[in-house]
Amino acid sequence: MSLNWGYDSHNGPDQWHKLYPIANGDFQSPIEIKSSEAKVDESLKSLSIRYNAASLKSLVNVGHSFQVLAEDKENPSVVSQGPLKATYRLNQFHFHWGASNDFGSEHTVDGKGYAAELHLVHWNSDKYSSFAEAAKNPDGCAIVTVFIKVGSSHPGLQRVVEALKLIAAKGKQAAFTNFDASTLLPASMDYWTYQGSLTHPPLLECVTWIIFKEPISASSEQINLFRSILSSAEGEKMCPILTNYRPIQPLKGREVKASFQ
Ligand SMILES: COc1ccc(C[C@H]2SC(=S)NC2=O)c(OC)c1
Ligand SMILES: [Zn+2]
Repeated sequence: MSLNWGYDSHNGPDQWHKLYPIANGDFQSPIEIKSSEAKVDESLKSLSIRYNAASLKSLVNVGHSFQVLAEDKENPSVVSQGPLKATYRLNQFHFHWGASNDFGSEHTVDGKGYAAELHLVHWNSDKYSSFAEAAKNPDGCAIVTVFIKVGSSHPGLQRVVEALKLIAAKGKQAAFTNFDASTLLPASMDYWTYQGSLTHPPLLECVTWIIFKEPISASSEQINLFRSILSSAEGEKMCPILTNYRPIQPLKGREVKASFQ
């Protein structure tokens, strides 16, 4: 497999270990959450999420997904409290999905997969000088995760999926501002948390995962628009990104904590 990893049989999750041996590490993500085995931790604080619509700047097709990028200079968007011992700055958010609505999330709950999964990626700006530096450390990053089920159309998500036509081809970027990412969060702040990794190369084991129990709903049309972006660049044979989720990985003795009874 060359460096251009992906989600096809020749360069997908089963091949990643050849170039990224950490793929078989002890703190890999995603995992299956077994709700009955999660340890209720009364000491877990509620999460503090303060997102600023001015932080988000652009939308980019990275070839295996699309990302909404934040500019983390003045008045950043941040998450703190909960299981975190520092303030973590929003760097970007993105989604994972599958070819059909029956699966596509990365984490599963009691054997159930959702149609898609939102990852809000943050880095520990109290302790580290940059995102890349933070990603080399176990307490470097925090990914706030929201499951997406098929149902009624999501008003907040509509702005994101409508902008995808501007970045159809790999490498395309478009302005995307004044978007309040907190509109993508569920009503309940109940969450699970565990220590893990990025879910694609470089698969660094630098993530405190914070996974909301309550999913948000999106229409099948909205989720289908995820599948309209291409892994091919302009002028190449069009190749839609139909799937970009990694299968669940071994728990290897890790504990999943719950902030709720
Ligand atoms: C070099 O370190 C990196 C590289 C990429 C990301 C973003 C990944 S994480 C995920 S899941 N999907 C993404 O887009 C990092 O996030 C902490 C850290
Ligand atoms: Zn992700």
